[in-house]
Amino acid sequence: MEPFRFHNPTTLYYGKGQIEKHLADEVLKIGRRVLLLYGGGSIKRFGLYDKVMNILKDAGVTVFELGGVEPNPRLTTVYKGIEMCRQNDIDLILAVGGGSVLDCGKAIAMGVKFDGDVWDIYQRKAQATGALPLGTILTLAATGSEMNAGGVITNWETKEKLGAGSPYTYPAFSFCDPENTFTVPRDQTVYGICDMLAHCFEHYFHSTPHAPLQRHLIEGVMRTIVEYAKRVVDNPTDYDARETIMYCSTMALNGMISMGIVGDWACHAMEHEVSAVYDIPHGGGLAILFPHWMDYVKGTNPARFASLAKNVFLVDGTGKSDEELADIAIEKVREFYREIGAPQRLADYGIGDDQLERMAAQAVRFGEIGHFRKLGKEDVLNILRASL
Ligand SMILES: NC(=O)c1ccc[n+]([C@@H]2O[C@H](COP(=O)([O-])OP(=O)(O)OC[C@H]3O[C@@H](n4cnc5c(N)ncnc54)[C@H](O)[C@@H]3O)[C@@H](O)[C@H]2O)c1
Repeated sequence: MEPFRFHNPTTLYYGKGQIEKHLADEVLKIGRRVLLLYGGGSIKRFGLYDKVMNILKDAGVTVFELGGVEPNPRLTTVYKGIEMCRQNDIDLILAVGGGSVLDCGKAIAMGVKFDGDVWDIYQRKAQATGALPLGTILTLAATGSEMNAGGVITNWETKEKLGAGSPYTYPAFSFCDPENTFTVPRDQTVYGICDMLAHCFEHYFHSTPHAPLQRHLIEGVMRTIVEYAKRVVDNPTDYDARETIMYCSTMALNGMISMGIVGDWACHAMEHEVSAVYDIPHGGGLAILFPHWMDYVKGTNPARFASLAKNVFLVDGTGKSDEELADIAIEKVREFYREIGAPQRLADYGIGDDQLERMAAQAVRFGEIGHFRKLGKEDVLNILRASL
């Protein structure tokens, strides 16, 4: 294991009825002037908006609203939010939505306390100097943003999609009620599953020696995702399935399964370049890239892939070499994506080869990517070409 320090300050509320019981108290601990942040309005259609507004009004909270946060949230919306917070002396940002709304909240929170352009933090030219408190109500199981400090913002003008985080951007509290995910459309449910599985893959493919518990924990989360994915895709109002999948998504990226290891993260870096140019759903991009990345790097440590085959996809490894099991594991991953209806190729989104060079160059602009296997520009190009 690598030496590590672990601190996750987010207070997490899971399950039915928690918003009604605890939201007002959590908000009032922080302040009375709230910026309510949300996306395209699904929270209005399924009643969550009214529920939250009533709780806040009854608690005597003054609410300012910023709706319309885009999927793959844009820097322009972040700027708008920063301005609103400053003008209205906001105490707390309450982000209600999927990962995009939560990430936008984190960027606004950092921006308000930063004396300069918040984009500099995403471009790694500066570090966050503080953040407004953020609370979240999650409506889509995917990113783990409800219990981590990271966030991803797109600068649509420069076609850049960059992630950043800081110790200041952990949500102060997050509410995860699986019923709030019942209305997530089938395709978004699938993308969410692809995203949480991708987070597990990013941790799982590390090169830190001797981390047996981490391997077992990550395999446990992956096994559960594989077991419940089809059920939740086919039965969107199956409470137990939604709850299990939601818990998997939180656990996949809240730091609990990845202490003391350094994950790979090359596929995320490549996907960000694809969605920065083509604005495709993050989870869809990951489902396309991962099997091709796996094919490309499997020789680095076939035993890890063999373990994936045996412990996640329950393949009987008797008499098979690690190399054979690695190929079986990758085929199982492909089969899983096919079964839940995830995209298979970049062409599924109408993406051709004309921007590959640019995307590959951008992916490595801060240096080589990946820790399981380091990738340079040519490697990225090879993987992107294979994914067409
Ligand atoms: N912060 C992190 O740790 C982290 C990790 C991975 C990805 N990301 C980023 O998060 C973003 C993706 O977030 P996401 O996958 O949660 O999706 P999202 O927030 O972009 O939402 C996708 C779509 O689902 C809709 N939606 C959300 N909840 C709904 C509901 N209950 N009913 C009906 N529709 C609903 C949204 O309006 C939107 O149209 C990307 O920008 C990605 O890069 C962040």
